[in-house]
Amino acid sequence: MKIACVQLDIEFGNPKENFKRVEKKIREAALQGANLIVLPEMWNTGYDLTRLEDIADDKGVKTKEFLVKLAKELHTHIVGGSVSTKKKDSFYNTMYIVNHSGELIAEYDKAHLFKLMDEHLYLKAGDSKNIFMLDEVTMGGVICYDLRFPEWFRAHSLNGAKIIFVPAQWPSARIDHWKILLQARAIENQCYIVAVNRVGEDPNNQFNGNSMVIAPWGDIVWVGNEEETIGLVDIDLNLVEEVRGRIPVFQDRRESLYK
Ligand SMILES: NC(=O)CCC(=O)C(=O)O
Repeated sequence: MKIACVQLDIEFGNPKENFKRVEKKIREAALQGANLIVLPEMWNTGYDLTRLEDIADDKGVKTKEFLVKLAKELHTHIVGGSVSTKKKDSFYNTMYIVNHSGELIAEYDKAHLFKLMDEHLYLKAGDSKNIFMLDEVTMGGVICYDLRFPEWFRAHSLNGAKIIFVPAQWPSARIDHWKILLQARAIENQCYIVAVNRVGEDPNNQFNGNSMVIAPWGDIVWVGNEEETIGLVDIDLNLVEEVRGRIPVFQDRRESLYK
């Protein structure tokens, strides 16, 4: 499986420009041979939360149409990072996953809202896990701050996820936490972690990329620099079973002790 991590800059509060930029990158990644493309968090609007009424994607219609069209045309799966959406009367931070036939196969609303970036003031949290299948492999997807909740990752790996995607807008100020937590989540869940962060800045934060692909033993397979880049990574899913066989953490768990 050839995965492309699209690390890019996002224009604050400008969906029109961001759709253009993301389309260009998706086309580039597909040309380079990717069969699964991963985008960062909130790529349509950035964290322009005070203007969500005007700029969030109503029921995600525009994003879904966009991802479906490109996935089908380029015959590539897309883990669509996340976008700001409006559903009923609330706003969400929503991830869409579309397979290479252009079918929308999963939708996830960020479960843990990040107070330091005011998400709790503007967004509603989701209540469901995000487990899906691509090429007959079970995968999971969470969003940015969800990374700080090991229970949430465990819930996904216990449901069979062999790869967990983490789109993000994780500021440079805490980039050490990002790197360490991603590696820890891969080691403890003995799965691949594919994490895509943005670069650039918004009025409140700077972002320095460092997107990462981490193998089930904790090895860093790829790390992005601090510029826009597309990381193309071939992953070997046999490693998941190999590592789980070497140290049988999932067999050795004692669920009854953890309540
Ligand atoms: N967009 C986010 O959820 C950011 C999370 C973050 O920066 C953190 O430190 O956690």
